[in-house]
Amino acid sequence: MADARPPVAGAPGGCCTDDPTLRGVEDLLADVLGDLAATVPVAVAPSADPAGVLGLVLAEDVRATAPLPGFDNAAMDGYAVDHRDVADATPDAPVTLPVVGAVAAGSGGAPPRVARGRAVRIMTGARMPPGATAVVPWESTDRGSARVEVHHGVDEGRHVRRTGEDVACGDLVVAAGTTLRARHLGVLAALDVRTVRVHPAPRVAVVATGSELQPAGEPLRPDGIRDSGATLVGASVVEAGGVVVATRTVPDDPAALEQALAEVAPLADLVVTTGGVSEGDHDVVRLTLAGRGSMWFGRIAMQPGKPQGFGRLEAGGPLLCCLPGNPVASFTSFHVLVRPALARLRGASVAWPTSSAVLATDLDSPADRLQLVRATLEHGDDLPRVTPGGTASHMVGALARSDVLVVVPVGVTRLSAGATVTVLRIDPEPL
Ligand SMILES: Nc1nc2c(c(=O)[nH]1)N[C@H]1C(S)=C(S)[C@@H](COP(=O)(O)OP(=O)(O)OC[C@H]3O[C@@H](n4cnc5c(N)ncnc54)[C@H](O)[C@@H]3O)O[C@H]1N2
Ligand code: MOO
Repeated sequence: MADARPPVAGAPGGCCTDDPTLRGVEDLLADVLGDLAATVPVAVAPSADPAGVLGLVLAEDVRATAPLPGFDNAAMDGYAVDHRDVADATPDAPVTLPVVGAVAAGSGGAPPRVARGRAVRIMTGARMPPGATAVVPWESTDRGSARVEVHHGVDEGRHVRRTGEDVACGDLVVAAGTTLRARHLGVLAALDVRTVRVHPAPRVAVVATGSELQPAGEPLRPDGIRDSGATLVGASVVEAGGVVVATRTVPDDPAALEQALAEVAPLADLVVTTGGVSEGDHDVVRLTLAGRGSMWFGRIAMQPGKPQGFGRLEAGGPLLCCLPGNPVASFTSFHVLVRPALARLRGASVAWPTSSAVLATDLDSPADRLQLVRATLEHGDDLPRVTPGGTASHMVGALARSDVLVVVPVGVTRLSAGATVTVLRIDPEPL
């Protein structure tokens, strides 16, 4: 299994905070991933349902049961010949051969034999006639019908695609652990692989909490807001390769939360809640779930995303990831903690997708927390240039204008313009 450590581990300043009340991000992530295993493989039909298979992780090696190409065939439109007959052909001294037949891709029947001194018209993809050792392309001939004048010789095997030169019988064509993309489905289709075993997409339920949250379209109360958190998290789940099986928005009411969890838990491998995990009088998730099962609630050394809760209400039940309510905090928490969990369930690498960039401006950071700074990215001379925004965790507008999160390790309080930094990619890898 790939490395589960966040990329900041071992960075200057380390991954641990001096504040004993703040838990290290790495420590919590290790616990989140602790007992998670990939979803139980199922058989799927890649050719029948390519859209449903794309992005899933293969659970078994697929080996070729036939060669590719399946038979020797022409790589060019032209004439199938015995190369020895045209060895001396030049534009000044062409070789003329009678054309004894024609063969095209899929034209059926046995291709006419190419005896010494004869040629057969052949189209790209057509089966090589017996006796032919090479193809002379149109461009090297007068394109004759009954007879052809060949102006250039060809070596043995020229413009012939050999049986098995791409894939030999028994070759490993797609390895277990591969995320299936179009290029993989292509070779599976070429080999007529009817079914493969994959890890099904993890099923995720999203439960947003907050008495202030109002559904789309409903007239807003003076202190009401729209539920952007459930959408942000639900869409992030899909981008991370999960499937959202249920979405609920509940008020800060323990009974409502209990009911929602009871409804969605049987449907899901993982439940993400938002809100209600910090210190407030109505922080319903923490107040209702703390102390139950293996649930842990506390504060981690991360900004945004300090208050968190993780665990299971009962053994065998779904993992609960209880993220803070501020939408940007739930989004960054998702990327740092939940996306790796989904990756583990998918059978994929849990490593954070990071790259390097050069800071366009100075950046300050608190010493005691890993900071994830919204930022925009543009082309640079060598590495991309990254311009940090801020970390205020209510700013969904600023989040929408951001491309990446700059990762500032614990212990680093200032990074100067021009410094090379790690950025966490928040958009999915293109499929
Ligand atoms: N005394 C303290 N107060 C707070 C602390 C703290 O350590 N001590 N931590 C702050 C931090 S940091 C965060 S983050 C928030 C997280 O609090 P909760 O998880 O309890 O979230 P709520 O209080 O429910 O909501 C916070 C904020 O986010 C808005 N919100 C919530 N859900 C949604 C949603 N689905 N869509 C849009 N907006 C949402 C909510 O209206 C609040 O404004 O706590 C700080 N407080
Ligand atoms: O950690 Mo909170 O997420 O700063 O706003």
